[in-house]
Amino acid sequence: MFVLLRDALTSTMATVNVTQMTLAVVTFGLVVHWVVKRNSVKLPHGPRPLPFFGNLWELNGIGLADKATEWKDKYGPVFTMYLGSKPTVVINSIEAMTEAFTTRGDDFANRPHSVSQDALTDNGKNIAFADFSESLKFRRKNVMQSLRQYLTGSQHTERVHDVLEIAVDNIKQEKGPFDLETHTFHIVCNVLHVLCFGRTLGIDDKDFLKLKMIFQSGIGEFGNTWEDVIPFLRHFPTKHFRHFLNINNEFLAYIQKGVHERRANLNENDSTTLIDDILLTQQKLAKEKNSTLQAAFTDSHITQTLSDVFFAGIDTTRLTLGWIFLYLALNPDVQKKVQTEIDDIVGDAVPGREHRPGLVYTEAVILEIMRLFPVAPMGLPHETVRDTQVMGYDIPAKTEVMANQYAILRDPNHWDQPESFVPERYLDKDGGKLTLKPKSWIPFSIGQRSCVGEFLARQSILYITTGLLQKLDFSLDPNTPADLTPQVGFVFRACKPFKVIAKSRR
Ligand code: HEM
Repeated sequence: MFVLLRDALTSTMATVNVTQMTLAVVTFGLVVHWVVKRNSVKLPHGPRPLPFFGNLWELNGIGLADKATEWKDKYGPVFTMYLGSKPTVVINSIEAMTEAFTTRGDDFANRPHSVSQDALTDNGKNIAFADFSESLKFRRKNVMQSLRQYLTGSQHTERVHDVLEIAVDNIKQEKGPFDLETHTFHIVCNVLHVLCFGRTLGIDDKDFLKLKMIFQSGIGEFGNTWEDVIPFLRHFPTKHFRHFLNINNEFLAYIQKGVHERRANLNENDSTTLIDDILLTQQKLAKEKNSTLQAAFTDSHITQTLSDVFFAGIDTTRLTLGWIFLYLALNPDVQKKVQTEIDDIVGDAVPGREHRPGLVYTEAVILEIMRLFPVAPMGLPHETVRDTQVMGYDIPAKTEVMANQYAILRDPNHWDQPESFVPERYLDKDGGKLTLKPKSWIPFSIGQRSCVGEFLARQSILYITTGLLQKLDFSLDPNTPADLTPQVGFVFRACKPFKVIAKSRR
């Protein structure tokens, strides 16, 4: 009996020892490999990373942009951080950002890939995660031209007005303090929906409820799945990953149905939606027998591009509106001044393009809130296409690069009183005209991968803000005090949830 027990124990210890030894050797090997690899490339200096975890552990409870800004103060305008085992070069000054994204724009214009991104975008057939190529340039240019055409016509203002009429009615039905977010989500979703599909959705409409479920499912967090950390797992997808794919497929099917309907009634002389415009381009390329560009404009490219409009447009715009209305509710004097301008310039009319030159203070307030509270403070990651340089540092091909827009928007070398709210900085001496936007005002980034929707977003935000403040006064719920401390986030820098009381003005 004792002999048996002793043998069993010895054999268990032997197994443990072999397992422990193997683990120790493998771990040691991986650490050596990591250290050799890290030292073989001379990247800009930065915080010392741990093997595998990099500097992630230092983010504990701090947003990425806030931490990167602390590191910038220590390591200068260009440094390297490790989000896991991969290095990311962080650019923190407008000089470095201009050199990288504009002067050497083509060198810095790729996107890093991840398993979930590739799966959700049919291997980069969208815009936001596609690699830089002639075909991407064509698709970007095409969407930007269509948006500009749409925004310079009267359709956009009329449609935003329809959307706002529904929203103001819904808000007026709120009894007591409420979360404005429900309404801003509905407004933004509707502005994009009517732009793409040509119809608005009521707050109880089943299509709106479906879109709400899709966008509130957390799908925006993709890029953080186990499959992204261990790519091999994509052959044995986790439940979480399959859930993302199902939700995404549901959304793509929704878009495809809309595209199908618009295609059935397409009229060359009467393009009223973004889908019409994109389909007409596809038809034109087929007529011209331009096979290269046709290959870049397949039905899957079209579906993915429209999906981008929603994914890139909804959260960014609604979170920006969140900061604007929180700031105005916290600062009733600023709100009053904006409303006085709206009353003088717009009166009871529908806010439109003709009013824009007069809404200078309103626009300056929006620019300043977007400077102080950028919702995408680190933009989207870029990847170098080839070996290149920034500010004299060598950056090898395939290095991930991020611009710390938050730090640039508060850089004391370029902004007088960078931490203060000073909308007057965008106005001329008499306060009657907007001056040229400062070079360091970059919440939409710059260069080859800058935001495709900047004009759409800026115009929509101005009309939505004006339309709501024309009809309603917003004050904070005294029982749930709020302040300007942001939520901790990796991609977005959003304000904390808050409740408002809305009073009818007219
Ligand atoms: C306040 C609202 C918005 C903000 C602050 C914002 C900001 C940004 C930023 C920082 C980027 C990354 C740029 C880079 O990588 O250098 C981006 C990319 C993009 N945005 Fe926006 N955005 C907004 C609204 C919109 C809207 C409404 C659309 C809809 C058309 C849109 C479409 C896109 C697309 C398609 C890209 C990817 C561009 C590319 O990879 O080439 N965005 N945006």
